[in-house]
Parts: sequence; C-alpha cells; structure tokens
Amino acid sequence: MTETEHVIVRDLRKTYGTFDAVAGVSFEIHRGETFALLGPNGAGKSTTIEILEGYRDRTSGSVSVLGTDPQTAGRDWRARLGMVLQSSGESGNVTVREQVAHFARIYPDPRDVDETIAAVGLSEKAGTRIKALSGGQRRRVDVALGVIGRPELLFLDEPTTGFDPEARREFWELIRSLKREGTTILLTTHYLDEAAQLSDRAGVIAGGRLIDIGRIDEIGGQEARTPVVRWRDSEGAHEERTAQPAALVARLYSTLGDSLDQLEVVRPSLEDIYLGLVAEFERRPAAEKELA
Ligand SMILES: Nc1ncnc2c1ncn2[C@@H]1O[C@H](COP(=O)(O)OP(=O)(O)OP(=O)(O)O)[C@@H](O)[C@H]1O
Repeated sequence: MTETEHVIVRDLRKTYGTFDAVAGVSFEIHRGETFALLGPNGAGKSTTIEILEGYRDRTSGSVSVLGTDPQTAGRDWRARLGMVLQSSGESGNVTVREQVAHFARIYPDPRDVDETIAAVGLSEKAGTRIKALSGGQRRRVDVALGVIGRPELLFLDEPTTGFDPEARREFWELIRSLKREGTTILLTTHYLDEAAQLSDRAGVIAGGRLIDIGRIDEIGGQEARTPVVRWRDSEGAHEERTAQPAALVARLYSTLGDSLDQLEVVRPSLEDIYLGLVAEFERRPAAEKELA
C-alpha cells in the first residue's frame, strides 16, 4: 500500500457518560516515522490507541489507519498491524517458542521465529513455559508477538515497562532496526528518554487534548529549550539561561580565568520540556483548557 499518511485522526472524541476521555484530538503519522504519544496517567493515550487499533469505538471524529476506518476494518487490515498492548497478561503453559510460532502462523509473511526470539533477548528462554518467566521477560514475549507478523504499522503501548536498563537498550536497537525496514511506529511511554531516543515526532496529550505536537527536537518551542549555564567562582554559585552558551563560557573564562569552577552547560531534556508543558496546561483555567 502506498498511503503517505499511515494514521489520520481528525477531531477524535471519546465520551464515557459526561466525561470526555478524548476531547477533540487531531494528528497524522507519516509512513515510516516513529511518533510518540506522551502524557500523564489518564490523559487519553490508551483510549486513542485502542480506537486506532479497532478495539474501541469512537464517539465522534474521523480516523483512518492504513487507509481504512478501524471501526469497519477486517482481518486483512489487522494482519498489517502489530500491537504491544499495555497489559496483554501473556501467561500460560506453552513455551516462548510455541507461542511465537503460533502467532507466526496467523500472518501471511512472518519473521523467522528464532530470530525474533533472539531479537527480544529470549533465546535462552525459548523452551521455557511463559508462566515461568519474570514480568520483564513476559513483556519481551509481548514485544516478540507484536513484531512477528512484520507489521507495516506497530503500536507500542508502554512497551518497556518492567524491563531492566540493559533490556531497554536492546529493545531500542530492535526498534531502530524495524525503523530501518520502514515500519511506522506509534509509541506511548512514560520514559521520556526512550521517546527522545526513538521518535521523529511527538504529541503531548493532557486532559484528553493535544497540547503540543512537533518534531522531537523542536517540541515545547525555542524558549523552553534554552540552555542553562552554571558555574561557581569566589562569590558563590551562579546560573544563567542563554541561547549562546559558548559565548557566555568564553566571556566567563576570559574574566574569571582559573577561578571559574564547576562549569556546566545543561540543555533541558525532553522530560524537562514535557513536564513544563503539562504543568502549564494544568495551571490554565478550565475554560481555557477546553480551547486547547
Ligand atoms: N471504560 C471506561 N469507562 C469510563 N472511563 C474510562 C474508561 N476507560 C478509560 N476511562 C477514563 O478515560 C481517561 C483516559 O484513560 P486512558 O487509559 O486513555 O489514559 P492513558 O493516557 O492511557 O493513561 P495511562 O498513562 O495511565 O495509561 C481516564 O480518566 C480513565 O479513567
């Protein structure tokens, strides 16, 4: 298929009774890009993703996923998707290899079973029953099942919850190789470093509304990204925000010389920027939030 937009969401709303879980969200995900949907607990990320996956009906708005409305899509459409849901609760008596092989048979052009198990770091556990795995190892099985069908579009809903730091980095490598193959990825994660490492663009959702969207190295705007220069001298500790940190450092060194101490230039991380965006949204009066 040749759609240039793999996901198109227009004014999406999902209401439970009188509660707006998703209150008018619009975004696109281009073919081949990794898009992160970020936001605090209860913001509406999983609801949005489940609507895109066809597991939940929307209240209003329009949605196109791989050129099809998920609400009316069939098996062929589903076979083009990969999903790592928030809690699949993979358990049971079968071994890792049996489960991955079972899923592989569902798809027309699956990946090699053992290569996929290796890619998620479970080769040594391939013959182990899933119920005997640790929580983080079960999560790796979820990831293997999500990618075994060679999806065009992969949904990753908090994929690395429970992973140790090494496993998280291995997972990043797996995602990078999927990206190189051209897979489109929608990622939600509370690990902002993970989003920064993997994503091309991000949307920040709070209170069911999209409060910012943009390239991962631009989101939040210039002002929020201004570096901070910190240093100490004979008078104590200092801090200055400046868009030209190199010029400030050169000036400090020429005036302070060797009494310039503990110099550091700190660029706000994605986490700093994200926390600033969400805090700013939370401070807005209710009427203004509705306009977001
Ligand atoms: N079936 C339901 N009935 C009523 N309210 C619901 C239902 N499902 C979700 N909600 C509410 O909708 C809001 C959004 O939930 P959602 O699971 O989409 O959040 P999220 O952004 O994925 O959060 P988290 O980061 O905790 O996973 C929450 O306030 C939640 O309580």
